[in-house]
Amino acid sequence: MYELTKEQFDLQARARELAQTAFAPTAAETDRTEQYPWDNIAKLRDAGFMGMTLPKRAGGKGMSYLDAVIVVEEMAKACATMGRITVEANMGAIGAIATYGTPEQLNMAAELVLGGDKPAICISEPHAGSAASEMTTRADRKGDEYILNGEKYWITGGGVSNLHLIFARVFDDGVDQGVGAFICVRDRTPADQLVIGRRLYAMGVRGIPETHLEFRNLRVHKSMLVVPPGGLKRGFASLMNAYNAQRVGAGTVALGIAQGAFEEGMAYLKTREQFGRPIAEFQGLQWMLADMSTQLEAARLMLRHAAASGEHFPDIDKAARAKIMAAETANKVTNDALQFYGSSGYGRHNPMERHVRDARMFTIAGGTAQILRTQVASRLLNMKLPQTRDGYAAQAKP
Ligand SMILES: CC(C)(COP(=O)(O)OP(=O)(O)OC[C@H]1O[C@@H](n2cnc3c(N)ncnc32)[C@H](O)[C@@H]1OP(=O)(O)O)[C@@H](O)C(=O)NCCC(=O)NCCSC(=O)CCS(=O)O
Ligand SMILES: Cc1cc2nc3c(=O)[nH]c(=O)nc-3n(C[C@H](O)[C@H](O)[C@H](O)COP(=O)(O)OP(=O)(O)OC[C@H]3O[C@@H](n4cnc5c(N)ncnc54)[C@H](O)[C@@H]3O)c2cc1C
Repeated sequence: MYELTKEQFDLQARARELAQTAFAPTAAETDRTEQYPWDNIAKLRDAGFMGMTLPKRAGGKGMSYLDAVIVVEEMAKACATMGRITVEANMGAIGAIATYGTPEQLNMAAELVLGGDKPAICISEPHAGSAASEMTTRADRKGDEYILNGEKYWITGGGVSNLHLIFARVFDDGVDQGVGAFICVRDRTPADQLVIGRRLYAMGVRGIPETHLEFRNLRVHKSMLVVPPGGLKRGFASLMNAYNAQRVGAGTVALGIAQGAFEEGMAYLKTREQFGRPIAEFQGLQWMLADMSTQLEAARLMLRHAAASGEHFPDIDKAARAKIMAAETANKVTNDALQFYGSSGYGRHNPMERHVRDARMFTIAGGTAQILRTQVASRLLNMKLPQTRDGYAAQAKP
């Protein structure tokens, strides 16, 4: 169904060449040091893989999300951190700004990303993770500016990203206008207004810091408020619609990590011998291998199908299903690949334990597997499925 074009095969080959020669050799060290891989990011930028989905009028390549996921899989197969960076440099914040933003906003964002900045998307709050619409970060209009106050958590790239897209509830004269997204550039902002909080040391994908962010009377000019075409009242829905692209990207990072573990595991089956023969000759392992490849192929097809769907952004339903499939496949496949190695897989000298750790985040970040199932069920049943205690009662009111 998703036969790649010649151009896409060429793109994949270019991405694979860079990923395998530059990023695979440094992946273990990136994991060990937990440092943001600035040198690799310069290579990613120079190869044109940052901002490739940006429109040509803004200096990008106008490439599709399907093109982008082809590249993301190759990056993630070599190094999970580089996979996630490729996602955020082409989807999420940058997609929302490119589609909903003013020319001024787009040009500013494009200059940063094409220059090598991985934007940060700031949605989740300590008391509003899955329940993201309950965010309490607020932006109060004061003259030509908005004053932002609040806190976000688990912000990927906190302290290294320059461009921030901050979701907040907007108030004019104290009246709630809905949800908008504010563009804030860290190196043009006082550090006591955009406060980089504590780092949350993570289980996997350790090359990117995850941090708290605080907004303490953060002043943002009104021209930096991204208002989707439906207005602020539909702002949350429209911004989450843009986020569907990053959901597909995140699923593709999971796929790439799992594909890498699978290929390494398959090679090991042919070299390790027990009972006087290669362990590849044991049917118990052959059937595991067959299941792994089946699951990977299913996840890949679903991700590509989702990436190519929708008008501006991938369809919510297809994105959710594909991410569930890819994230759960990645947990299973990386664990099974580790199993092929026996005790060697469990050792830190072997990359398998890193692959298992790297894969683990994707049933959590970007909408948990439970939340995404509820979104899918809501569309299957054609019912709103409010999750608050009084949600159904509120719906029933005349
Ligand atoms: C959407 C939720 C936060 C649930 O909140 P609510 O129950 O208040 O909201 P809903 O009624 O379900 O939705 C309101 C409105 O928005 C529309 N909507 C919601 N999500 C989407 C979407 N993905 N695409 C398009 N439209 C969307 C929805 O249809 C409603 O519209 P109508 O009023 O019906 O017309 C919750 O379900 C949720 O999604 N939680 C997860 C939050 C999340 O994904 N956070 C990601 C943070 S960034 C991150 O993790 C980065 C990591 S990475 O990328 O690796
Ligand atoms: C590595 C990583 C990177 C991240 N990067 C970013 C980022 O860059 N920007 C950003 O904004 N956020 C980011 N996040 C945050 C991420 O979006 C949230 O972790 C996620 O949305 C879940 O929120 P939570 O962690 O608060 O869990 P909670 O919402 O507290 O959920 C706890 C548990 O309850 C379950 N649950 C909650 N509600 C329901 C329900 N209604 N039905 C069934 N089960 C439910 C969840 O599935 C989960 O198992 C990141 C998270 C991680 C781990």
